[in-house]
Amino acid sequence: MSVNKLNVTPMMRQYLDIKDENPDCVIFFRMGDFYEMFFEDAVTVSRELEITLTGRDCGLSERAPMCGVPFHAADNYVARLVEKGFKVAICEQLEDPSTTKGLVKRGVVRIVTPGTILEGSTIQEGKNNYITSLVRTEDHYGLSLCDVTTGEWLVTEVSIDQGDHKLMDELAKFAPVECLLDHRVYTDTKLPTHLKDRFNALVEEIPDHVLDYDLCEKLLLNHFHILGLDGIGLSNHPACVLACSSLLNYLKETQKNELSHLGQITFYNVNEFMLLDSATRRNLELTETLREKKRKGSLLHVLDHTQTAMGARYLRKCVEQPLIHQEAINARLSATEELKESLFLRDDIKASLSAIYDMERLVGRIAYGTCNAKDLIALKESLRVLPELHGHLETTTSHALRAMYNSFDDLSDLFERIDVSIIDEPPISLREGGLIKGGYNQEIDELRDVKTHGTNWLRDVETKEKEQTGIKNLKIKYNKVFGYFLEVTQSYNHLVPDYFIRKQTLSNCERYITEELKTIEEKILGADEKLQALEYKLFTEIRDFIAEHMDRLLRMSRLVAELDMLTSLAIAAEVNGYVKPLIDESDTLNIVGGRHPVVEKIIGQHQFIANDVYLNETDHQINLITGPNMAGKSTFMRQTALIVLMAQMGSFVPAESAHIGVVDRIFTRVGASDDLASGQSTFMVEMMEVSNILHHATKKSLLILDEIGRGTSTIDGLSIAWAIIEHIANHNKLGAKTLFATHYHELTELEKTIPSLRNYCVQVKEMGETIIFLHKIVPGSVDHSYGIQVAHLAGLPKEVLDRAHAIMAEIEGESSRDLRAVVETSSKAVEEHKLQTEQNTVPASAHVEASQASLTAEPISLAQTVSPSGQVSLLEPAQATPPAQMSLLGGSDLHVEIIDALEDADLMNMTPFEAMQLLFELKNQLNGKGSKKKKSRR
Ligand SMILES: Nc1ncnc2c1ncn2[C@@H]1O[C@H](COP(=O)(O)OP(=O)(O)OP(=O)(O)O)[C@@H](O)[C@H]1O
Repeated sequence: MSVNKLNVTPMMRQYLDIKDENPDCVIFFRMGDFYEMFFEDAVTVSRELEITLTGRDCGLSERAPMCGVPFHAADNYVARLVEKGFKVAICEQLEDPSTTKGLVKRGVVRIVTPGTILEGSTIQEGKNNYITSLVRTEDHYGLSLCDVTTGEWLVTEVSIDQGDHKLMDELAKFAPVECLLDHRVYTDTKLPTHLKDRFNALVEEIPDHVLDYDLCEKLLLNHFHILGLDGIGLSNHPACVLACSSLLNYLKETQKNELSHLGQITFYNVNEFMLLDSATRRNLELTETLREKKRKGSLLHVLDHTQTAMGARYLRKCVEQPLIHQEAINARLSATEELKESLFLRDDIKASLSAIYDMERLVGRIAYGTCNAKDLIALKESLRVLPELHGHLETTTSHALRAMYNSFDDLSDLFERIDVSIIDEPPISLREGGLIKGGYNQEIDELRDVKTHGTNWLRDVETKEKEQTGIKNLKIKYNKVFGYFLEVTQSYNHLVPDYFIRKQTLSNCERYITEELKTIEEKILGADEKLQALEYKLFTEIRDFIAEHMDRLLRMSRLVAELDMLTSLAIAAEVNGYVKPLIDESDTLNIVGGRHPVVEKIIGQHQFIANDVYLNETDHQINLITGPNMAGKSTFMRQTALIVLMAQMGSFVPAESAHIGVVDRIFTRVGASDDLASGQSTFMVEMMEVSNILHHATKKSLLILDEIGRGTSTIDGLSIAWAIIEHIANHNKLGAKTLFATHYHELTELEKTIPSLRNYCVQVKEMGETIIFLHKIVPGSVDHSYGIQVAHLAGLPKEVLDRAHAIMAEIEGESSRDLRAVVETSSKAVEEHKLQTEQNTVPASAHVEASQASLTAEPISLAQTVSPSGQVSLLEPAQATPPAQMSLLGGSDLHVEIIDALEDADLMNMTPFEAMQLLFELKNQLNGKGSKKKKSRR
């Protein structure tokens, strides 16, 4: 609706002017106790937030569409709009309407965007909320990131030569919610689409005039009160100056605030951390699961035993940014070890940490001036714990913990200041008063005294004056014009003393005041108002005093976060049975008894089959892994990457031992993913990822390549996989340590020609048509993928499976696979099993030559399929494990034991009773009862 401003009411013109200045924002226009939205904004907001759309006379023939929300509940509405991708401008009344004649002055006090919102559901406790600015100069990208809720402000630069991939990898680390891009990046690259698709980020273009270098430099110098860029370490980084300044400019414009808590920029070098490309982060499920995007099921979830929100955020950063310097990694590992070994120290620290609130975000609110008295009390309670925490660190010996002890600042002066001034349970609203402790300020005490004792004082004065003057009917009275006064009837006028000051003469009496009464009156009248104003003033003084110590507070918040992160790693190591890895600069990767940290939690540690891996640059550079589908190849490769990553973030690892030569990058190419949005097929994405790997991997990298080439024809795929292996092999070029899983069994021949390649396979036990997944990686190769058996477990229709077997038999010329016979015998076995359960006896025909992989219509449990010679059911049909869990059962040592027992048993020569006894014993073992023979896993 286009509106002619000339014809509208003055207030509506004011609204339209503000809207013109902020065309991309929804305007929350303050009117009394409501924020109102008008015209298109009203229509949008009523639709998005499902609130009633009404109208308001605006001077035009049509009423202006209008909707509104109460101001005290506005935060929630604002947060919901921001979550939906809107920017909201908060427009306040800048004058008191009760004392203003005419139109009240209004102005935008803050613009709330995804990257600048301070409260609401988008702000997650354990996650930073980053806004980023990205600019491009001739040779570098400058990338600046800020979390305004915590005051963290980072900057780095990425050389243009390193390519856009590197930039994307860096962005993936932080998953920004709002991105400011300079003109070139905004219009000439795919980055805006990528940022929207990948992170659901709000993407905006930085106006060109903001990027004038001189202005940028000046803005930073002014903000930091410094004379040269040396002061913030940016003198030789023009791209960083532009990125930081454009970000600061945007924050100043939107926040209209001092931003004093953004008091420090941290420059970091992208090459100081392990490089993880975005595909690898997703594939390894570092912070969320691949499919459901849930935190549960990720590495972070397993490691997170933090007590504070700051610690949780710090831990996430460590998972996102593993280290690559041996000394730094070992420093963290030693601290983790000390906390793991000393149960009392760990428990004491944990108990203290649990009493600490999110100091970083409290400090952010204090700096913004949006905190209330409860926030100050939360801060005080956190500060109360610091000396105790300091004490716990006193006896520590590891370098990192000692450094914390030595640089500890228990901030007792700040604690004292809040403790003496603010009551322990203050009201939420500052305007209510009642925040300041008694004894802190004399005037406040007197005002409160007045409120409680005012009437008594008046009575005392009245009594005193009566006695002194002898005027028996003297009274103290009150009216709005004169306030408090002494009233004396005409008959006593002759007794009125000199210090009585006449105010009014009435027909039968005179009214007076005295100096004393005036003083009391001043105190009594407006005591409430004065009290509230004074309390508010004192509160802001205390808040500002705390804000002046922002640097100290933020430094201690980060120390607490780091301590919490280390304690969390120690707890994770203890509860999950992790060991300390040996980290050095060697070319070795030697993991003994490695486990997948997440899968073992899901299926139970005793069910998980541990595996070894050995890689080096010379004779074990590439491990080529073959094995059936569902055997555990991907799990094994992922666990290797995760163990390396955990070690380099300073965590203990799920293994019996681990020797890790520092890895500079981990690349994974696992599973199928496509990028249909940008018009790329699954195979195209796969090849692009591989291309990135081959271009950027180094000798010190770890490559996890799962089924390269499967997205195209067999011959093309095989040829590509072959060539890639040759390229990676160190005698040829790259030399990166590599785990390469494949179903192309032809590739195992490469062991003969590539000296650094070794064949490994995942063990399965094959019993007739039955396969048992043992999940054990051993030297050697297999030439069979058992795909059809896995398809059967997945419940493919019988006709399809029959046909697949027939085709395979035809291709392989294997007429021996008589499918029908298999089906018939297995069906017969199932029937007999039912019978035998009913009769509670085992007929001799239980020893039929039936295949386990009975292609019955219902998929069957592995636990049912353990006889070498025939199908012997150990579980009641109702207890049978659903297909999805079969592999979990399949590989445990218990099952191997059972299979061995059955293989050893001479079933054919047993009496039915003996067979029955054996079966029951095995059944009990499977159910976890009477498993006397059960051994520990390793
Ligand atoms: N070491 C292990 N111990 C116990 N269970 C395991 C182990 N490894 C894998 N599994 C189980 O087997 C399932 C299949 O594993 P995985 O996906 O790694 O197989 P795969 O060989 O990569 O299969 P495909 O070739 O079909 O991709 C996993 O979901 C897991 O539950």
